[in-house]
Amino acid sequence: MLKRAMFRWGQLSSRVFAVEFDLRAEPLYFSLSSNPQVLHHAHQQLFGDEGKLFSLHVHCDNRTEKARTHAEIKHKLSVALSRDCDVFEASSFTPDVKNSVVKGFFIRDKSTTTLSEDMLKTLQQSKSVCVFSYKREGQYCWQELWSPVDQVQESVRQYITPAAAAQHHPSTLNIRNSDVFYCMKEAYEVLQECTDIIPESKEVLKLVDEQLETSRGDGFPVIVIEGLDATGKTTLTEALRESLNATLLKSPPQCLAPFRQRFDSEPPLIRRAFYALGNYITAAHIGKESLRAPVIVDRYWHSTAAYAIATAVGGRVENLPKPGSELYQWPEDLLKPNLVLLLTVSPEERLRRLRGRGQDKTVEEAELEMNQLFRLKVEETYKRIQNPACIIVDASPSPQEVLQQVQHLIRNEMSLVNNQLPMRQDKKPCNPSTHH
Ligand SMILES: Nc1ncnc2c1ncn2[C@@H]1O[C@H](COP(=O)(O)OP(=O)(O)O)[C@@H](O)[C@H]1O
Ligand SMILES: Nc1ccn([C@H]2C[C@H](O)[C@@H](COP(=O)(O)OP(=O)(O)O)O2)c(=O)n1
Repeated sequence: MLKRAMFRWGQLSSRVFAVEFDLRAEPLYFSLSSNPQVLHHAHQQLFGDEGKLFSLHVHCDNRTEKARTHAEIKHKLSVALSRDCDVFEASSFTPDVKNSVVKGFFIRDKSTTTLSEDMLKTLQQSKSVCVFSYKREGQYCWQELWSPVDQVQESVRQYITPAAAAQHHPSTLNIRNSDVFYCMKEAYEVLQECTDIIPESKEVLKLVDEQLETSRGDGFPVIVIEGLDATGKTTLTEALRESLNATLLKSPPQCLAPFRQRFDSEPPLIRRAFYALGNYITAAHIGKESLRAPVIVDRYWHSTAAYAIATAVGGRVENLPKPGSELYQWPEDLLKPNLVLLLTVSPEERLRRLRGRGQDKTVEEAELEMNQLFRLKVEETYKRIQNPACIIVDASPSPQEVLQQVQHLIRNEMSLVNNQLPMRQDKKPCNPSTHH
């Protein structure tokens, strides 16, 4: 109760609330005031006369517990309230202040039953969940802490006040160390915090510890191939392996395959930490293998960051962190490749290839197929990542033509005189073991 009260009175006054009312538009922003304020037209749409309105926020000091509670509530709301309720992602934040976001949901219940109230009653029993209700009164709307028995102690009304759009979309404020990790230690700590609830974390950490002893000196070139699913990465990387006599590696590495499904079902914080650690294991493999032969890598940090950012950022491409943002910077302690190529094909061609392959798609890929916005955000993020940035390759021609185009690019970029790749590097990538 103490925490709930603190959240209510200590934080609310300086906070802005954002509701992702229409994913193709700006979120609706509002703040709270003790004086009645006339609603704008846009806000009237959200706080319209129809139905009962609630918001709920998850706030808790333990980040893994908070992430899991949020994911659990999201699942429950989508399963139980899908028919008569609109459920929107909502957040409460201090404008442009990093890590200030408290995530939650906004619920518009148009049913004649008490379905949402019954569910909120159960959810509210958790000390980390805080529920508000909203009431219309003419041109005004106010918010108060919700109580299922309608006996709100200290029933102070806070009036909804339309607020200006924030410079940085709220979903970008908490990305660092929640969705994307910029050094190994941060991702490692997330899995350390989960060892009780996810026993597999221990095994993953052990694999990380075992791999990181390897160092990398000057070696053969390291070339990463990136792109959305079905853009032709497997086809191209296999062909490059043959033609360059190279070693082919992947991130996440094969040794993490038995754990992938488990971590894919976890909320972003844990799932993304798992993929981040996968890159460090692959980096150790690259270090070893590049002493012997050129190395081709199928997905690496660009994928980890691009999928994580595109999932974390709600709505439109415009909501992504601005180009040049520090969120697009390569982790300081992760081995850098010499070249990163991004395969791109038109959405139509990609769908044709996905269907042709006839494989089961991961949930994320199925979502991607339906969700044009998400696909655009992944691709745009790939392109914004810096140091190393990726070179875009049109992967729509035939496999043979794509291979030739890429061989040509590699030769040019790496200043090679002929097709053989034995060469020494100019750049010295950083060595993961020195930062361990
Ligand atoms: N250049 C290409 N032209 C036409 N089809 C392609 C080409 N490259 C790959 N494909 C086909 O598209 C599908 C996806 O390719 P794949 O290499 O598995 O992509 P990814 O590894 O990026 O998911 C496969 O069925 C593959 O045979
Ligand atoms: N290096 C990597 C590789 C994949 N990921 C994540 C990003 C997405 O959630 C999925 C995409 O993987 P998926 O299995 O669809 O990829 P493939 O095309 O099968 O190689 O994995 C990552 O975070 N980091």
